[in-house]
Amino acid sequence: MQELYIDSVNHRYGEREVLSSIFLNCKIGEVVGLLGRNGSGKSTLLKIIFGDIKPRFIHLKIDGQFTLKGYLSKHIAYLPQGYFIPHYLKVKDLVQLYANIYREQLLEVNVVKLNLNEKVGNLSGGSRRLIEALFVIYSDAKYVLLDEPFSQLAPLVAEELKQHILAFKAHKGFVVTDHYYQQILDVSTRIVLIHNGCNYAINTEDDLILNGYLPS
Ligand SMILES: Nc1ncnc2c1ncn2[C@@H]1O[C@H](COP(=O)(O)OP(=O)(O)OP(=O)(O)O)[C@@H](O)[C@H]1O
Repeated sequence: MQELYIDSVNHRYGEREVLSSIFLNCKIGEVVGLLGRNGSGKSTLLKIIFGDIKPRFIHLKIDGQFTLKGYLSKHIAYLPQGYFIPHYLKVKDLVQLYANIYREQLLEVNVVKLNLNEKVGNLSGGSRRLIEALFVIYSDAKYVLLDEPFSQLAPLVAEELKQHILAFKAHKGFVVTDHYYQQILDVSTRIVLIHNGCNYAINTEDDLILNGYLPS
């Protein structure tokens, strides 16, 4: 079974329980959109899956194999909320570093092709964000976690990013969270809402109102 599977996630920061009993799964071919109010624990959940945060409890399986930290499996790539690539690295060096199976395809993407000799820190905020997202998407990993990939992107660039995600959908599973929820609704095959530490399946936009994510 080609699946990222997380069950019974429980996490506290000090006395505060942020995630109480989360279940999430993502198969190859799926784009799971993760929505939730500010502070509901979306970033925490992605960090737990990748292995940046050790929760009180997690049951994590990747393709049926039990693991404690996602990154150890080498099947998970993760775009954190902030910049994560050191500003002094050049785009061409990053292509060597991140891309292997999909290197040729990545070199054909305009923002990469046109900036090969640039340092990442010299790119505009939006181009830097797009390039970081692309390195994660075009990595060898089967499962891709994207935390707010659309923030800082102009509408046309956000559209381009969605096309990259959709182009890889047949080969990978995505978990994507963002407050540009329309982008998430557009690109996702299904939506999960994190609310009060638990997960809820969302079937219609009305469910987002009923669960207090969108105003009525
Ligand atoms: N290192 C930390 N120590 C203590 N509390 C933290 C820490 N990191 C996050 N929190 C708290 O945990 C809660 C969940 O944070 P998290 O960043 O996961 O939420 P989020 O859903 O991603 O929010 P947003 O949509 O605003 O980015 C918040 O109340 C936050 O203040």
